[in-house]
Parts: sequence; C-alpha cells; structure tokens
Amino acid sequence: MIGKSPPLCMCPAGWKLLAMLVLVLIVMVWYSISREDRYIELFYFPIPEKREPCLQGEAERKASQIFGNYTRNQPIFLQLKDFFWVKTPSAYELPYGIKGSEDLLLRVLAITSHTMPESIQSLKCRRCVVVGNGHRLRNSSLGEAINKYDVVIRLNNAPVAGYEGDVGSKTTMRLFYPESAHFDPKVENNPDTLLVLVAFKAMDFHWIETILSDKKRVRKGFWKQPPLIWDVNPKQIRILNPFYMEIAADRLLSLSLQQSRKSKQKPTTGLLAITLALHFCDVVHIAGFGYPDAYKKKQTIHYYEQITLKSMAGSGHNVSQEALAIKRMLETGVVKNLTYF
Ligand SMILES: CC(=O)N[C@H]1[C@H]([C@H](O)[C@H](O)CO)O[C@](OP(=O)(O)OC[C@H]2O[C@@H](n3ccc(N)nc3=O)[C@H](O)[C@@H]2O)(C(=O)O)C[C@@H]1O
Ligand SMILES: CO[C@@H]1[C@H](O)[C@@H](O)[C@H](O[C@H]2[C@H](O)[C@@H](NC(C)=O)[C@H](OCc3ccccc3)O[C@@H]2CO)O[C@@H]1CO
Repeated sequence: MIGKSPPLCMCPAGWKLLAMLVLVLIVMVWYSISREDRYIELFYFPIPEKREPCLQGEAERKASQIFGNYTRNQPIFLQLKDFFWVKTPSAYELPYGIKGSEDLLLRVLAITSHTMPESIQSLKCRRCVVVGNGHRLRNSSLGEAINKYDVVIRLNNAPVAGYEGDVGSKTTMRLFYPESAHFDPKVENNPDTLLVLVAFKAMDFHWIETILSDKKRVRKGFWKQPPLIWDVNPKQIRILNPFYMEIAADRLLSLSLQQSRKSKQKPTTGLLAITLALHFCDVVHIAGFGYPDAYKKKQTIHYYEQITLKSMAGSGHNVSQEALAIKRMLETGVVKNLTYF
C-alpha cells in the first residue's frame, strides 16, 4: 500500500532541512531585533511612529541642577510691551543685555512679532532637538529622526537642501546674526520657520531694520558683510531675549560679563541654543556638536563645507570650555546626544 508521504519526511534529509529552516528563522529574528526597522519590514507589523517619549518637566528638573537660580519666567523673544515703564534698565550691553541699544531695538520691535506658534506653545510636552553644524552629522542618516521632534533648532547658515537624509528638513527656529545670514530664507527653511536674530551689537538691530523696511543698507560696522538683499517674510523674524546669552555665558561658561568685552569671550550660537532649549522644552536632544581635537588640523568642522578649526581663530569662543559644559550636561542627563561626543 502506497501511503501519502508527509510533506516533510523524518528521514535524515528531512531533519537537515528542518534544522536549516530553524537556523534561518533564528538568524531572521536576531537580525530583525538588532535592526528594529527591518523587523517591522520583514514581519509587516504595523509601524508605530517611533518618537522619543516625552516626560513633561524633565529638562526643567535636570536643568535646575546645572543653572543656579533656574527660571522659566523669561520670555524667549523680546517684545515692545516689555519696554514700557521699565523700572530696572538692562545691566549689560549686547550680547548679554540691551543697555545702550534701546532706541534701535524699539524700532525693530515695532516692525516684528514676538509670538511663538500656537501649535508649539500649546504642546503639553515639547521634544526639542538642537542641530549643531558639526561634521559628525555627515552620513549620519539622522534626517528622519530629526524631523520627528516637535521643535528643531538650527543655527546660522547651516543648509538643509541636499542634506535632508543627514540633517532632516524641518526647521522650527533658526538662530542667526547678520554675518551668518548668508542663506536663502525661503530655500533653507520652512514657510513657518522662526528666524531668530541673536544681536551682538547695536548695528545688528540696524541691519535687520534696513532689510525689513527696505532702508538704505549700511556696509560698515560688521566683521563680515551681511546680505544686502534678503528675501524674508517679516512675520518670521523674532529677536532673541539676551537673557539666554547671559545665562549661557555666566552659568555654563562662568564668564565675567562685565569683563567680557575686554576678554572678548562669548558662547557659541550652539551653546546658546542649548541654553534656550533647556528653558523652553521638556526633552532636549542635540546632534552635530563637537569640534575636532586641536592637533587634527586638516579635519573639516562642518557637515556642509570644507573649513578647519583654523577658521575659528579670533572668533572669541573657548571650545574646550564649551566641550566640558556639554560633557557635564550629557553626563547628568540634562541633554541627550544623537551623534557622538
Ligand atoms: C569663522 C567664524 O567666525 N566662524 C563662526 C561661525 C560663523 O560665524 C558662521 O558659521 C557664519 O555663518 O559661527 C559659529 O558657529 P558655526 O556656524 O560654525 O556652528 C554652529 C554651532 O554648531 C556647533 N558646532 C559646530 C561645528 C562643530 N564642529 N562643532 C560644533 O559643536 C557650535 O556650537 C556652533 O555654535 C557660531 O555662531 O557659534 C562659530 C564660528 O566660530
Ligand atoms: C557667536 O559669535 C559669532 C561668531 O561665532 C564669531 O566667530 C564672531 O566673531 C567675530 C567677532 O565678533 C568680531 N568682533 C567684533 C568686535 O566685531 C571679530 O572682529 C575682528 C574683525 C574686525 C573687522 C574685520 C574682520 C575681523 O571677528 C570675529 C570673527 O573672526 O562673532 C559672531 C557674532 O557676531
């Protein structure tokens, strides 16, 4: 009688086949687990949107250990209303205060806005990422992850066009000053990106006024010629509260602010942005921070252009002091790094 043979006979060849199948399955499961994305692709599980969990007040709790006298009462952007009936004038000159630059500032505030978009302001928990301009972002493939944050802060003329895979394309805020405004506001930003002016000198207020009111441009008084034509929507412009520069310098770098004009030291825009984020967000992550060691003279510093540490001579930044401040924040868990440091 010829019976039907089972689909997998238990002869030696059948055992071998079964063993191979089990092995393949184990390898698939191991590979899938080690590459979480593949796991989803292979087994067609529904893809939950992978975002960082948001713990309300997390940054606030941790940051208060780093910044003595930590307060969230300071507005992020300057507004005209705050300058009427001012009882205590600013203690510092730019960039740590507005002493001596009040008139120019008032003219700028009269033609700009100070509001945060409601979609961000109303979030119960804000997940933020500060994207530094460092070379470590190159080939990082972090673009998709960066785009998932509620708030993406970028700096200066850092491009997104052509680098989306590594740095993403969402920009909630871009901090800049006139000399770093060499980017096309419409190409490198989103229509609702806030362009946040960090003023270092009174002329910086004058420059933005001439751009927004289309007045005669001034060429002198800048360490590098700022753009003369800048196609920007005035509704996108904000003026950063110098309080955050003061805090970054005083609390993170322990600079003596009264002396800083003589010693010519100041925080980098990146450290300033981290300080700002720690006063506005619930979760703060960073990416693209970290300079090459001083002896690596040929190492490029940016993800988008070929310049070295030499270009920073005379910048007035103490990058080793900043590295210590960032390390401290990473070690205490105040911020988390998406790249390496
Ligand atoms: C020649 C020069 O003055 N370079 C300065 C440039 C330059 O003015 C602008 O790029 C012009 O668009 O700006 C700076 O900074 P920069 O625009 O280079 O970079 C922005 C911030 O990213 C962080 N960064 C950058 C490179 C790197 N390898 N590691 C990093 O951690 C820093 O926190 C940095 O602030 C600035 O504004 O701080 C600081 C730089 O010193
Ligand atoms: C956050 O600081 C910005 C940038 O990171 C710095 O590199 C840059 O430093 C410039 C510095 O501000 C200039 N100082 C003054 C008083 O303007 C300095 O000026 C020297 C100089 C003067 C005239 C012509 C060329 C150079 O130049 C530094 C850059 O090399 O400041 C940025 C904020 O403005």
